[in-house]
Amino acid sequence: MDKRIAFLGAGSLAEAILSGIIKSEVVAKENIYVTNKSNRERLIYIENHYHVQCSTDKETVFRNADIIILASKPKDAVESITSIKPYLNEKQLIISTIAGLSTEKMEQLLDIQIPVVRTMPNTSALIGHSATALSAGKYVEAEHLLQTDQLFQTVGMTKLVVEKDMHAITAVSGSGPAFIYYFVEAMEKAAMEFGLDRQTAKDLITQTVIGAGNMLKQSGETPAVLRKNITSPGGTTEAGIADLDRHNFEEMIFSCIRQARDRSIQLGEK
Ligand SMILES: NC(=O)C1=CN([C@@H]2O[C@H](COP(=O)(O)OP(=O)(O)OC[C@H]3O[C@@H](n4cnc5c(N)ncnc54)[C@H](O)[C@@H]3O)[C@@H](O)[C@H]2O)C=CC1
Ligand SMILES: O=C(O)[C@@H]1CCC=N1
Repeated sequence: MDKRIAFLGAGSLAEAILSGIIKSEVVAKENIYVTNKSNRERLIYIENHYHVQCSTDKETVFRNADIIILASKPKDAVESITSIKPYLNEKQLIISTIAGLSTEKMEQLLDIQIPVVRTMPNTSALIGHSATALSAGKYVEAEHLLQTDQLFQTVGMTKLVVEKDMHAITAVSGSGPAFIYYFVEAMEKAAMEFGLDRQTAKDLITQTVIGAGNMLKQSGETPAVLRKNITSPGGTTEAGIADLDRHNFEEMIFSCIRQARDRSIQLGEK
């Protein structure tokens, strides 16, 4: 891709995305620019590690950029977007990763007819396994979606969605990895409580999650069927699932996803 890409924000998500883009060589390192709010050490780390162009001067970073990736926190969104406004034009493409913030709000903030694609990746981008949803703002044309898709394919799978679904998606696949890690943390603690050493617990549980994920993807079966295939009458799985049911597992997960979705809505309204 013969484009110049500029990152607004150099945090964990920006690093995950830029590392995928660099590994895939879809854009040359010389054409990737990164800035953040004020953490120079972080920029030095990014520059030394990825050999991209880091600068604290926003004009240098954004004036000649073709594609701008917004990767600041929702609380910093207004300030950070406002700070680059003088260097934007309608020929550029804005790709936002900011949770909650609608393309309509961003278009209002930017105040020019600039294409905005909203995305929701996750941190598995770091190893090329993100699940990234994309939705289009008012001024987006097919080529903008194609370019965004091409970039995010370098860090995993992508899915084009309607924007109204973005809050639920943020809960399910944006925050989703954290919920799965929390489940794994609890499982590891239980395993150690019952006598396994940390490394054995970690190795077995990690492979169990990978195996279950691949089964979900490759077997063509629903999770309910896969679960039932493991659950022998009167067996260990049945005993464990009955306990999850007694603790209203499904209701708990429903409530967790609802809270995360509602928070995404609130972040967008603020
Ligand atoms: N971490 C995750 O799993 C995911 C995060 N997101 C979204 O990605 C965005 C970034 O998240 P993280 O990387 O986790 O945050 P982070 O806190 O690690 O990084 C935020 C970056 O924004 C920069 N920043 C803040 N104000 C700025 C300003 N005025 N000018 C320039 N840079 C500024 C900070 O210096 C920092 O480099 C958030 O909006 C989040 O909602 C989306 C999907 C997953
Ligand atoms: O917690 C957050 O705000 C971000 C959005 C999706 C994942 N992490």
